[in-house]
Amino acid sequence: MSNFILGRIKSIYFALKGFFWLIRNENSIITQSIFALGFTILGFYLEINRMEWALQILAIGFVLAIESLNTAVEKVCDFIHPDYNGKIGLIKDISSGAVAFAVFTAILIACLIYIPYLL
Ligand SMILES: Nc1ncnc2c1ncn2[C@@H]1O[C@H](COP(=O)(O)OP(=O)(O)OP(=O)(O)O)[C@@H](O)[C@H]1O
Repeated sequence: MSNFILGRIKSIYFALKGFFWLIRNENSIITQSIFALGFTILGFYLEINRMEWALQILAIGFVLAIESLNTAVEKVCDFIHPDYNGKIGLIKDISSGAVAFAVFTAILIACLIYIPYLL
């Protein structure tokens, strides 16, 4: 049982290690985090409601999580095949496509939340 708890604590430590690495080193995560901060300030300024906060937090987390997985895919690609390769290029494009899905979703959510406040 104590091994189980120790294993879980170690997993949390490794996850936090990855979390802080992404925030310190990955430009796409830093950029998305700046957008997230901007929308958080806008949310407080326009006093969006509880449900709108929930949707906004979900959209921000969704984009950052998919962006993080995209970074992991890019790192694996660069590790297993550092040279130019058509298949690696397609894998990276598909992984970036996943980010695009998440970002389009977040843009739609932002429109649904903020357009009524602007009108
Ligand atoms: N080894 C490769 N072989 C073929 N095409 C590649 C290769 N590396 C990158 N590409 C092409 O360049 C695009 C950008 O790849 P890259 O790894 O630079 O990602 P990025 O989105 O610019 O990420 P970051 O800014 O985080 O480095 C890929 O989507 C792919 O089309």
